[in-house]
Amino acid sequence: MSQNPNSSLRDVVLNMRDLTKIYPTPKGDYVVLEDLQLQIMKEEFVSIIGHSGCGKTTLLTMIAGLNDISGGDILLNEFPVSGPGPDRGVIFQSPSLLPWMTALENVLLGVKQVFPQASKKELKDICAYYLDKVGLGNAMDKRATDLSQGMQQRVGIARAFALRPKILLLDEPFGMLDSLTKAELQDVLLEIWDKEKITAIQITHDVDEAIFLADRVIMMTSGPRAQIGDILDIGFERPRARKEILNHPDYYTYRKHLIDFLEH
Ligand SMILES: Nc1ncnc2c1ncn2[C@@H]1O[C@H](COP(=O)(O)OP(=O)(O)OP(=O)(O)O)[C@@H](O)[C@H]1O
Repeated sequence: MSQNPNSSLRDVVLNMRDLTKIYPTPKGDYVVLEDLQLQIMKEEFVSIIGHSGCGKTTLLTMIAGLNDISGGDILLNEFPVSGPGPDRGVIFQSPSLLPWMTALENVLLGVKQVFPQASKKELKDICAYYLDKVGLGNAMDKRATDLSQGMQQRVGIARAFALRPKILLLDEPFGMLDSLTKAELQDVLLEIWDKEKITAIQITHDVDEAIFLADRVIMMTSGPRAQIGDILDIGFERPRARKEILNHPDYYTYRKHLIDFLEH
């Protein structure tokens, strides 16, 4: 197991210490995570992989402050996470847009709350900038119901970025998209992540996506009582070009490492 070699303790933005999550169920307590230790560095991109049901979403929602912590703690810049905040943006697999509102109005909704002092024009400019970035420059005024699934997910990404979070939490954001849209949005995500210098934590079931996006791939053991099983450093330079990475000899070493972990 390794931490990013270029990082020092000073750079830790999220520190999970003995993190435990227990869900009460009719059959008794279910211990999903037990004494999990993980540090995430500032401006890092990490992917989290693990078998279905091991507790990836549970971990992400606890970082988001949307799910209570049963034991241990999560320090965010050295302060314990006790609830949600604008410093953390979340992108889920399905963006849950308000169907009667336009793409722009959906993005504006959250931005207004985070920047109450900004003028109407400033708010609109922020939203339009990110909608343009995700390729919806000409579709901002379409109602959410008139957008394809891929376009709705683009709105979800624009909405999360427009809130200007320091940490972006992504729960399989491209899981339901076709492979072309997926590749395009991965590129958009990397571009904005790089430009905004934020920290990104992404859950994925897709080994290739994890390798393409991440600085480190965090592998979770199967539950119950899941923990971090292994961490793989991905050494590709940035910016990353998909073709070059696919042709890189290390690519297959990384891929084998992850698949071996998942198969055992
Ligand atoms: N509110 C809840 N009450 C009881 N059990 C829960 C609750 N939420 C999740 N679980 C259980 O906790 C375990 C972890 O769920 P979680 O959604 O975090 O896993 P996951 O790794 O994200 O799964 P997937 O990859 O399928 O999305 C599962 O067994 C799930 O059934």
